[in-house]
Amino acid sequence: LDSDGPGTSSGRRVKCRGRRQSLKCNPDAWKKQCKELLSLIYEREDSEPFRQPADLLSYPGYQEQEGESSESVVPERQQDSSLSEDYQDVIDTPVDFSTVKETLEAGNYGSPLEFYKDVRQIFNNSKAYTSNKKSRIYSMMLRLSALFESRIKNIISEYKSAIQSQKRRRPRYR
Ligand SMILES: O=C(NCC1CC1)N1CCN(C(=O)c2ccc(Cl)o2)CC1
Repeated sequence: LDSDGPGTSSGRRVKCRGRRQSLKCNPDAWKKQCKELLSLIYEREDSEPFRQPADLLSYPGYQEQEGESSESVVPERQQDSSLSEDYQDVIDTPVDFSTVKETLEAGNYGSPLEFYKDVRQIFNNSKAYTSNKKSRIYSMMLRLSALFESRIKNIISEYKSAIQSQKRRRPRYR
């Protein structure tokens, strides 16, 4: 954890004195931070294939955009675009960003770790489904996953330290 300037030389945590409103101490700050991260993800074109549940209609659009490799002419996974049976066979827990967004906005995540688990499932599904590491969607997923991981780790560490400082502080009698 980065030191917070004076008062931390003794090693005691003085980060969360006074009002809980300051970002570092507020155990609920993660909700707004995750909403902002989700908006950033939606702004990226790379998130387009992952904003809605994978289905038959939208999939053919991606076939002609497959990687430059010669087999890109043949749809990556099957002759026709019967994604739905194939996708459901391969992917046990389909999830996309629209369901993550709904869950977050409904207040149904108890912590950023639950949010992280769902978003990572989106990326893992894409890894599991792709049979060609050069495919367009796979490379979109890799870029998006790198962006997500770089941003979520601070949200989670701030949340964990806010929880820790909450435990260590003297109980306040109302
Ligand atoms: O139909 C989809 N999304 C819904 C459309 C409306 C935005 N897909 C995204 C998830 N998929 C993959 O992650 C994947 C990995 C390699 C290949 Cl190819 O596809 C499958 C296709």
